[in-house]
Amino acid sequence: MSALQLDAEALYTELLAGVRRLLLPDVALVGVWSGGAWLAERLQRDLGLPGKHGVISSALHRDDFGSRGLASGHDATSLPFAVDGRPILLIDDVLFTGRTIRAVINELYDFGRPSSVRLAVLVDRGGRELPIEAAYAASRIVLPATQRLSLTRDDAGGFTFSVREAS
Ligand SMILES: O=P(O)(O)OC[C@H]1O[C@H](OP(=O)(O)OP(=O)(O)O)[C@H](O)[C@@H]1O
Repeated sequence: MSALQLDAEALYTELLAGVRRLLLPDVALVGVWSGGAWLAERLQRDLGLPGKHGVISSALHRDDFGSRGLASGHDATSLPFAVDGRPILLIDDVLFTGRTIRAVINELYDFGRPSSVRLAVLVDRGGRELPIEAAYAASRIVLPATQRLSLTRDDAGGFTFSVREAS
């Protein structure tokens, strides 16, 4: 499957079913800013989970912080629950090198010591540079390393994918 054939809404339905099978008692959903946060927000609602989902930013722990810096906008961690002793399910749109997830795990542990951390993603595009895997991926594709794939959300809350050449 190519990136152009990715139907984000259809994959969201798959993700919903996959995440339902991963739910542990007292689990907290934490979405990686930005695409993962949109997904976690919708999953929290569609799964009927109590409370509010968390949002986590990779910005402060990125290994390319020096060149990338802090993004503008609302790229900030918000975890409106205690992390200590809690099973955490990270949600992201795309898993590629694994560097973003490495950074958000560091960020998460700044807030406490979860009982476990797992990951579910919409797309696993391979190309890992770290030993990080998703417990669930709604799809697996291979893309040229020069292409960046990310989720976009329209005004009505619908999901699509955008593909662009990395700058
Ligand atoms: O496994 P990695 O190599 O770290 O790549 C995965 C990350 O890349 C994308 O974000 P991107 O950096 O394109 O930023 P964006 O979310 O602002 O589009 C995507 O949303 C993931 O968070």
